[in-house]
Amino acid sequence: MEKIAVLGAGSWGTALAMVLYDNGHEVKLWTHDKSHAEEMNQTHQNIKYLPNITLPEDMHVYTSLAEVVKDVSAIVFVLPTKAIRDVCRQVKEVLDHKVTIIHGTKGIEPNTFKRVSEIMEEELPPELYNDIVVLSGPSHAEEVSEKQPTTVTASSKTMKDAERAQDLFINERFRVYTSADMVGVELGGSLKNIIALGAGISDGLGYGDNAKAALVTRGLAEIARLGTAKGADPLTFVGLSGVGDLIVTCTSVHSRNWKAGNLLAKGNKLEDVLAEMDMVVEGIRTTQAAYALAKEERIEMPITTGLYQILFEHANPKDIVDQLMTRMRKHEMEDLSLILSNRYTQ
Ligand SMILES: NC(=O)C1=CN([C@@H]2O[C@H](COP(=O)(O)OP(=O)(O)OC[C@H]3O[C@@H](n4cnc5c(N)ncnc54)[C@H](OP(=O)(O)O)[C@@H]3O)[C@@H](O)[C@H]2O)C=CC1
Ligand SMILES: O=C(CO)COP(=O)(O)O
Repeated sequence: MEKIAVLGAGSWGTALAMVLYDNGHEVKLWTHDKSHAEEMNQTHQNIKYLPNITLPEDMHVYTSLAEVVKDVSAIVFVLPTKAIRDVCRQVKEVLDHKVTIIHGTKGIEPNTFKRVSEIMEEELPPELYNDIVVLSGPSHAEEVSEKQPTTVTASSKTMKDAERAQDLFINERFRVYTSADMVGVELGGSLKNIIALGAGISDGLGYGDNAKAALVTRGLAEIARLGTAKGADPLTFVGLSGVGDLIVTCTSVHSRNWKAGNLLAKGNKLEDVLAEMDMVVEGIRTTQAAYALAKEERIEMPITTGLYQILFEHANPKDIVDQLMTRMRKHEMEDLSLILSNRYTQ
């Protein structure tokens, strides 16, 4: 049994805290919101983010980072990408010993194009952690918290730490695989949110299963194109953190990215959609990041480009579908040597 801090009391942080608790660990949950912590400590429920479950009475919710990281052997960051840099800086001020860092965040930072583990490496001094592990895969919090069968992948630069995260989280309802391809696992988990926004738009426009299957498959092609250019193993994208997460996020009623896309297709403005969701929709900022990164790397990402035009240039979603369907004719399978040479353009 270990003492573990989980930073972030949103839906995924709470669900992962429950997995660790069920595995016999002492779990300390942290939120920056005092009233949310008080409510959770009094009611033993996370009414705002995960109302379907009751939390154990001995799982305390903290608002002091110094208290929550005291004596822990691992810290699990489960925050929106935009909060990672700032919370790492705060952790650096109060952490006085070496821990295992694990994160469950899916996003890329706009402007820097950094993956979450890269942001962490920038902000946390190496003497404070053994390694950074990403946990990613098809895993909606609502189902994990109800102990429905779920599979994810743990990946780090050194397999030893991925295996340590596997040990901490694995149980008969939450199966954890390991992968040595951290770039692929982080990029797959982040970029699939763009395609999930697209799937929500497609459904919102009244298009059917054919269109959704096309989005998932061609979405996977462009995710792999950018991912391999950034050093990922192309095979990772046919795994849990690639096609697995694409399937779940593009088809599940639980997906915030799908919901946001669906509301956009029905004519709602982006700011109204985000206000209505009241939960993080990572795909929006990731679209911004991936669009700019693809331009810089000269990688063709037509779906991401279309999404960018809908989100940030007020393009009509129906026109974007026409744009995608009438692109220049091409072969389905791309020349892998061109992908690997990092310079695929039409
Ligand atoms: N939900 C899911 O099923 C899954 C989510 N993920 C990923 O996990 C990450 C977190 O998502 P999720 O838990 O769903 O998000 P939620 O929107 O449910 O919760 C986000 C939490 O982060 C807090 N937060 C927001 N901004 C800050 C900040 N600047 N400093 C400190 N805390 C902050 C929020 O607090 P407040 O209430 O004050 O806003 C809230 O407690 C995302 O990257 C997501 O893609 C991955 C797998 C599954
Ligand atoms: O990543 C997720 C499931 O694996 C959650 O996706 P959403 O953020 O779209 O809900």
